Amino acid sequence: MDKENLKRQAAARALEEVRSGMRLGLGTGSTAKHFVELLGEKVRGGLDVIGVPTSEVTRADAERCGIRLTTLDEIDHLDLTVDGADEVDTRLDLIKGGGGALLREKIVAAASDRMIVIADESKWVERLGRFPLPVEVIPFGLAATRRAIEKACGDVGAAGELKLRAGKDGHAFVTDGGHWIVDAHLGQISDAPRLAQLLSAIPGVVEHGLFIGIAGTVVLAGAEGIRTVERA
Ligand SMILES: O=C(CO)[C@H](O)[C@H](O)COP(=O)(O)O
Repeated sequence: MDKENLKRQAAARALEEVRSGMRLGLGTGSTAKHFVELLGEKVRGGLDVIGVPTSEVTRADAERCGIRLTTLDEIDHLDLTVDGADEVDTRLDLIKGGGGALLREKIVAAASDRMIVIADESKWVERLGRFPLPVEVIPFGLAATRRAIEKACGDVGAAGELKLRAGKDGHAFVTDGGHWIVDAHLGQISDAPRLAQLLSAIPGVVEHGLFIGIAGTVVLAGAEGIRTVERA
């Protein structure tokens, strides 16, 4: 079965957790897009939900699918967020931000009672870090921020190349929040919670793609079927 099919299966399983009246966080990326499309079908069939999108891309997808949208200024919390991930480890910690939406994704997930991650099995890893860790930064003082990121990574024994993410036009990729992204190619991160703390303490860092202790459930679709892993 191809990967898109697996992603859609994971999305369909997460949809089973959605009830009428729920306020939902809507993730970003190709897997989350399957969820938005399937949710749209249910909404057109009468399901009453309202969503907060985690990116402008997802906002456009959700609007096209007829899903009612709101903001975190209008409601105080969300019942459930469903989103993809770039890597998930055995503690259900994540690397996110491959699509550049990590800041809004983390704000929305943190405002939710529950986060379900949907992914194909290739995202499941023993240890985070093979996928380059996205770090969203303020353009001002970039060189100083890079040095601080380098030091933080080194302090947890996870040194590697830092690359400013480029957009399709060859210039720096700009996030929905108007920031840039530095991708840290670390190979492996032995202490992700500690690295998350160190990165959060750097003034030029807006947010990073380590989601520690946030996901409650992971739905993984693979050739053998679907498995659901709950946080211990
Ligand atoms: O964090 C993300 C976007 O910022 C995505 O959830 C992550 O990149 C996974 O995307 P995909 O489902 O396309 O593999």
